Parts: sequence; structure tokens; C-alpha cells
Amino acid sequence: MNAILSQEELIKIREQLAAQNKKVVFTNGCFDIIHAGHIDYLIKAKQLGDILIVAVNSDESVRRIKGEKRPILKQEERTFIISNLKPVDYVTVFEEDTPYEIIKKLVPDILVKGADWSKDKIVGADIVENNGGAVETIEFVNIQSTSNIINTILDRYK
Ligand SMILES: Nc1ncnc2c1ncn2[C@@H]1O[C@H](COP(=O)(O)OP(=O)(O)OP(=O)(O)O)[C@@H](O)[C@H]1O
Ligand SMILES: O=P(O)(O)O[C@@H]1O[C@H]([C@H](O)CO)[C@@H](O)[C@H](O)[C@@H]1O
Repeated sequence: MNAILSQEELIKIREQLAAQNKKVVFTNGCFDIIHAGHIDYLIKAKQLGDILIVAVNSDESVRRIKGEKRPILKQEERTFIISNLKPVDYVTVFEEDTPYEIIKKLVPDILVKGADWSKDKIVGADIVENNGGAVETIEFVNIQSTSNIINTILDRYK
């Protein structure tokens, strides 16, 4: 299933998944310009459970977090790309600076981030762990980053 859903639609799906005893993995991110590191981490995130939900920062949220010049790709593009990746089952957008509220609504079984985030800094870890879930980080095998891609382009085309 590759679907971009509203948070309300996703909450309903989450209830169905719980009834089916499906293990739900959740991650979130800006995913501005997708690269191999993102793909590697999403593949590994999905392997931790049955269903992978990805919450993507809205354009305004990315702008507040990563700066006025970001995102490069609008949320329509970012969600379309993420939702069409093989490991991803459901995608939604969140407007806030952090995914705390959507994690509180969905209470995933497993919360995942790349290892650039230490577990003590992962937003929503308390919610998931207090509900008996697990928080996992995925080691980078590819040190690529969106910022690096942007800087490479700026350097080469200046
Ligand atoms: N090279 C990588 N390998 C594995 N996971 C990654 C890698 N880069 C980012 N991630 C993970 O992908 C998710 C989205 O991160 P993000 O969109 O910030 O990517 P980024 O490349 O770090 O972007 P930016 O350079 O704009 O900060 C996060 O969970 C992050 O931990
Ligand atoms: O793409 P990023 O910068 O890795 O994603 C951010 O992750 C933050 C993280 O969940 C903190 O643990 C989150 O607060 C922020 O909104 C971005 O999604």
C-alpha cells in the first residue's frame, strides 16, 4: 500500500492495524531531496515491523527547522516521492516543529530515526516507550545528506 493520508484517515488505519496485530513502524523527516541514505534507512526501518508510516514535515515546518531557503521540493513532491518508495506503506504531513502530536495520536509500536539522532533526542520516544514500544536508530552506511547535495550543486554551478 502506498498512500498519502490525512492524519484523521491514518488514525483510523492505525486502529485497524492494531486490531490485526500488525507491528507498526513510524518515522518522520523533512526528506527534502531524497538520497541513498534515506532509502537505506527506510528499507531497514520497514524490516523492524509489518507496516511503515512516514510523517513528513510540511513546507512551513521545514522552513522553520532548516532555514528560509528550504525546502527545495514542496511537500506535494516530497510526499509523492516517499509514498512511492517500496518500504513505505503510509505517508502523512505534520505542520508542527516536531512530530510529537502525530506520534501521540498514532502510538506506533516502533519509532525510528537515522543514527544522526541520539535516542535521548528522538521526539516521541517517551510516548512509544511508555506504551511498551521500542525506539530504534539506523546506522548510516552512506554519509550522504540533502545539505551536502545542495552544497555540491552550489559549488559546481557557481
Ligand atoms: N545518510 C543517511 N543514512 C541514513 N539515514 C539518514 C541519512 N541522512 C538522513 N537520514 C535520516 O533520514 C531522515 C530524514 O532526514 P533529513 O530529511 O533531515 O535528511 P538529511 O539528508 O539529513 O537532510 P538535511 O541535510 O537537509 O538535514 C532522518 O530520520 C534521518 O535520520
Ligand atoms: O529530517 P530530520 O531533520 O531528521 O527530521 C526531523 O526530525 C526531528 C526528530 O524527530 C527529532 O527527534 C523532528 O522533530 C523534526 O520535525 C524533523 O522531522
